[in-house]
Amino acid sequence: MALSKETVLATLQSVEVPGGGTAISRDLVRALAVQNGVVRFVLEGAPQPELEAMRPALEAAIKALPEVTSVTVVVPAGAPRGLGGTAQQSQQRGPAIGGHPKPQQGPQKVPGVKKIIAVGSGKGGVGKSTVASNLAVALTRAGKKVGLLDADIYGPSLPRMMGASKRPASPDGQTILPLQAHGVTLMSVGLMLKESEAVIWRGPMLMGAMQQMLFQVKWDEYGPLDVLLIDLPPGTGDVQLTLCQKTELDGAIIVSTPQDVALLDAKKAIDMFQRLKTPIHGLVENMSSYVCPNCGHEAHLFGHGGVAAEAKALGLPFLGALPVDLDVRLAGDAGTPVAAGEGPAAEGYAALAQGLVDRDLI
Ligand SMILES: Nc1ncnc2c1ncn2[C@@H]1O[C@H](COP(=O)(O)OP(=O)(O)OP(=O)(O)O)[C@@H](O)[C@H]1O
Repeated sequence: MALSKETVLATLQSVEVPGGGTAISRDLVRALAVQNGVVRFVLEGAPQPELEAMRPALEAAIKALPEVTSVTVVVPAGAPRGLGGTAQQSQQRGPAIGGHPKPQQGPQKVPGVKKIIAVGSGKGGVGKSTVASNLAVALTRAGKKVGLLDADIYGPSLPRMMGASKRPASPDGQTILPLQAHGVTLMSVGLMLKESEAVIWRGPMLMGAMQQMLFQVKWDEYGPLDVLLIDLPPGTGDVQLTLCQKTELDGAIIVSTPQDVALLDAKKAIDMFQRLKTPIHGLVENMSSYVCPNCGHEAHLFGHGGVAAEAKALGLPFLGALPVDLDVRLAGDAGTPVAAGEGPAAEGYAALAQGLVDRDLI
């Protein structure tokens, strides 16, 4: 007889696990898949060490079934390690990120933060994190108190771009103290993980992590913030939805390159924000043009003017065009955003920041 899910569940139910009960009675088994003798499932819902401790016995019990050819049990990286432990344990390990979201009544203000602005894009790789980090630095130089939250949970790049790598401290095992880099108050899930460690989280874990980064981080650690910029992951998924549902978001800035394929996705991001009733503060065209440093010839690698035209068509403000510039890439890789220095690229970001200040958006 072919192996069934029911047989696997009954076998898991027969194994007592460390901490008491079974993985089934404690509702720790997710995404069970059984096909042609191959069994896969995720263990989630308890502190990670506890899940790791029960994994071998569960694997052995399933392997012992006659029809089984292979078993894969995944314990997601960064499962709620510290959250289930004592404050002292969490203090020793540092705060942990990830876990199921806590019930919350409606969108809330983030304590110590005047305004929250999301920086989004539809497509990946268009320079959203580059714009977010440089805008944060430019706004700081314009005299504003700025926070920067890296919500790109699957590909956090702000620690590197902002030159920050210290693991945030947690004096009580709950509150997370943000870092400060180039005058910007900074928090990223990347600061809680090893640089090459992958985040293997499904929706609820992401949403829990977002909630923690918004409300467990002491955003006013270095003084109350005029604005918290949130660098979103590309697309229109769980993180964006959580953000719009859990916080009072003041607005969104959309970054796109001028090419059609990026604009198409940018329109989807705009549609999402509009449907979630988040005002769009404007569109930024990144990688707008390239001026050869040797001969001065200007080329439009990804087209030109597409974002301004799209903004006009949608009746939204166009905030500015930023060129492709080697210095921007080098500065980001080196951990000092180009906006922290001098020159045309820094001036471009200063103008972008001033435009937002002048329109009273920050
Ligand atoms: N104007 C620019 N000139 C030169 N390089 C740029 C520019 N904007 C971004 N880059 C480079 O392009 C790469 C992608 O940028 P970035 O990580 O900011 O994009 P993203 O949209 O945030 O990507 P992801 O989808 O991974 O979140 C980086 O190496 C960055 O340094």
